[in-house]
Amino acid sequence: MSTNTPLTQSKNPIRQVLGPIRGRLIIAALLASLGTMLTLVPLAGIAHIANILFANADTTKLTIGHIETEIWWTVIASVVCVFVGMALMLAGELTAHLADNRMTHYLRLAVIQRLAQVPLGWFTSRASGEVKQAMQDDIATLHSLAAHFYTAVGRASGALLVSVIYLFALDWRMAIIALLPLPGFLLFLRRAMQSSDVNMHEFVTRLERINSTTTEFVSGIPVVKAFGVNGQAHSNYQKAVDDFAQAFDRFTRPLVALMAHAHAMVTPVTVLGLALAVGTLFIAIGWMTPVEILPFVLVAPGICAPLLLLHTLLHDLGSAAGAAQRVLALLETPILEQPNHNQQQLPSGHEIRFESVSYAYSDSHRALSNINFTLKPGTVTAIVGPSGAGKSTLAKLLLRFFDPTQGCITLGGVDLRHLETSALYRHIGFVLQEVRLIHASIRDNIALGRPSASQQEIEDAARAANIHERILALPHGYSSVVGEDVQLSGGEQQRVSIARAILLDPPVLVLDEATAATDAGNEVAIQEALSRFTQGRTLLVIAHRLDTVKHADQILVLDNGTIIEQGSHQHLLAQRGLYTRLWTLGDYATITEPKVPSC
Ligand SMILES: Nc1ncnc2c1ncn2[C@@H]1O[C@H](COP(=O)(O)OP(=O)(O)OP(=O)(O)O)[C@@H](O)[C@H]1O
Repeated sequence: MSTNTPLTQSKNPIRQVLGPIRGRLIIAALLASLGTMLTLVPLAGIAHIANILFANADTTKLTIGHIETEIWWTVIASVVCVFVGMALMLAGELTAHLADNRMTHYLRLAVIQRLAQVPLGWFTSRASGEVKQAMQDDIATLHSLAAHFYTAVGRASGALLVSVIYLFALDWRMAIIALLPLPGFLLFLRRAMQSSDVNMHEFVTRLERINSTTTEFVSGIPVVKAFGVNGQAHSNYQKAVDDFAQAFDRFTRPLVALMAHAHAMVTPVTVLGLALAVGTLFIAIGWMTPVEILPFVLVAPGICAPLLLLHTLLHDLGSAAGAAQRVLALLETPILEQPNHNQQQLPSGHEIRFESVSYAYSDSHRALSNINFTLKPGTVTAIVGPSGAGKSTLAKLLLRFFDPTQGCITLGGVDLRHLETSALYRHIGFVLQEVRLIHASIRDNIALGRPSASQQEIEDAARAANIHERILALPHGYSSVVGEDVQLSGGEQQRVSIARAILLDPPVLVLDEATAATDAGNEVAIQEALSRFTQGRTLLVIAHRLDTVKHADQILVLDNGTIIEQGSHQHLLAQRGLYTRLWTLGDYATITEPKVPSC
């Protein structure tokens, strides 16, 4: 199965996911079914031997020698059937597991391939939760479905089918009696399903609520501990737990009662008792002999196990459908438009232009409207504005975390949509507020964008980012694994991410509140590193502190998604608009030197 193979266009999510391996699964189910039928042959064998011994004892049809021979042949046939049956069941399980392995391998690769093409802006914390759920939990659920469901259905239906055929072949009247509990079982099962359907919605809603409040509660524990009070998160959690307990009670009470009745109908004691009672009656009225009753006593009670198994499997099918739905949703995540070979263009120069750019996260709310500006090569542009004005969104558009809803952004005259992502990141580097280091050595983390970099180049980048000495002091130096050998502070992580950007040596750099996660010492180290690195590059800085950018070539003042003022620091102060108000509010008058020397 190639990862490029499209999944079949079917509305049923399970069918869609299992489509490519359905043939194999059906073969597995048939093998399991046939195998199970054969393993039940010894029961018929026992009944047959009893029949030979007792039914023929009063007749002279068979000699002792014949009886012995027939018993031996019955034993041999039973043993052979058991072994062949087990071999077939094993082959069925193997086929199902190999098919499952193929499917999960395909799904994992397909999800990763898809995620490699989705916009970076999609990777929010909600999305990473979804990926974890789909990649681990849901694929594990689908594994159970593919590897076990079909063979289990095969085993259950094989056992049922062979038992029913065998019993009817022996005596249709006794067969009907032995199967009488079945309609009762189905009736109670149906009522149980109906009752669970009625309460399912409430149950699931309360379960989801408890999950979300648990996250809220756990993340709020430090606050609760620090202030010694039980806050809103605690009472929300308490309420969610109480509500869930009530919903659980309402959901399970009728279900448990009805399922207990359903199980009681087909439990071996019920079926055996019924077969014995009616069998005794049949013997008394001369319809059957005790030996003829024996197969019913041996086989009929065994019908309950496959029935209960089938019921459990049908229940599992519900959660598998949800899992398949989520995996498919992930595989259908919208991807970032990539230029085809003919569309690819090479930028001439590094000038960046925002032309009538608008962006909306949702239909109801526009984060940016009609943004126009130019980043001239080698200049510093700062974006300032109140919280929520759209500063980060603007920077993310330049990095193609997502594409503008309207308008376009060009680099060297080429629309970013016509540039290959790798080409884009060769031209534009970024150091964002939220630093992501991977679980790998510091060396690999720095060389993430350029794995071919030499040790000398990596060290030079680390030196320029003021993190080289700190790395050397680690037990394994550059080989120290992040999160395992070393826990880096926020500021240190930021310097590693600066080293990463330095190694790529991009002509354009986007900085988003690069010093937000640091203490004073780290801040100085970061500012020094940045000032060296940003010399001569085109810089787009997003800053909350206006004093860090007052020497910028141009400052864009964003408010409510639009640029309302634009110009140099002095020019904007003279306008006495929002910038002046923000400057006054920041009380920067006493600070004379900028924090980012390059600005
Ligand atoms: N992933 C998202 N989904 C939906 N809306 C978002 C998302 N990210 C930001 N927004 C909204 O878009 C608007 C602009 O947000 P943005 O983060 O760009 O502002 P900002 O100026 O960088 O704010 P801050 O200075 O507080 O970081 C806000 O109204 C915000 O609520």
